[in-house]
Amino acid sequence: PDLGTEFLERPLANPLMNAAGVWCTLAAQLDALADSEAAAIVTKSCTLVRRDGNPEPRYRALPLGSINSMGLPNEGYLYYLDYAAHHDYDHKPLFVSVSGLSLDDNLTIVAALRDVVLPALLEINLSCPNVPGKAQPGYDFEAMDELLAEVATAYRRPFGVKLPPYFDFAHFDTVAQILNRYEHLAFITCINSVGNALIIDTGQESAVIRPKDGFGGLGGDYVLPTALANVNAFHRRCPTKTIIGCGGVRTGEHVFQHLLAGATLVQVGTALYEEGPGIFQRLARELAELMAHKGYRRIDEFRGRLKTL
Ligand SMILES: CC(C)(C)CCc1c(C(=O)O)[nH]c(=O)[nH]c1=O
Repeated sequence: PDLGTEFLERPLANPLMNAAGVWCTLAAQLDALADSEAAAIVTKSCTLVRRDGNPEPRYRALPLGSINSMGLPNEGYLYYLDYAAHHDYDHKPLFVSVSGLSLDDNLTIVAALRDVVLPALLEINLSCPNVPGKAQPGYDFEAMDELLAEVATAYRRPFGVKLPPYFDFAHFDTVAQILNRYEHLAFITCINSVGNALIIDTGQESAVIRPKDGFGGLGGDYVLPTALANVNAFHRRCPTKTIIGCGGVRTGEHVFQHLLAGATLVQVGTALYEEGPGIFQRLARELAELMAHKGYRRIDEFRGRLKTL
């Protein structure tokens, strides 16, 4: 079978890439992804200035996934613009994820990315901090609309957003209605980690990560059904946008399910954190094996064709 696909009219060897935040904070990690079977790569969400992030332990692997409260540790946006300036775009696309600590920071970073005029793709992290005391822009629809209006005006080129998970049809409808109003908004990445879960170690009678009293974003097997629902919900509601699936991908079957639900590309987070960049070879092999078993030669024979009963 042929795992080839297309993203924003650009051919890609396969639909696989990393999720922002995983194996992509330092140049050496990004180089390892560039040298892997991943067909595209994205940077750790960046802020205006370098950040150490939260005190450890801030990530914990679990039997069914992971929990994290990293706190946006990153090298600052200029580091990633420099990486983007040296990246070989003929080899594979590079996305720059942006998570400014304020609307102004986001606009400064976005304007800088616009002005360096590189083929890098912008993924705005809508789980970025909002005004203290207010929900993340992903859950504050007025703030989301304002941020997107400012970014669209400043950037004037195709960009995308990373969405948190939604659990209510009214929210799917409202968010899709906002996103559909931005012509330059070309892709939607669903989902970010499922926010503020709490994992308890029964023996220690304790939380397992230090920041935020143990509250953190949930990833891995726990979140696959929610990720698939969000991919399909926005695939149905935003026919002119390209959907990137993220959440719960650990096997080729999970990649297949994200594609069936309507994803064009599929990002890998927790499983990449645990297995390393070699995972992309395994996922490509397992996807090809599943496609062969089902008699599919190309991804476009089944992508977005999830049946209902
Ligand atoms: C949660 C924030 C720190 C505000 C954004 C960065 C981020 C982090 C993080 O850096 O803690 N972890 C995630 O699972 N998703 C994210 O979007």
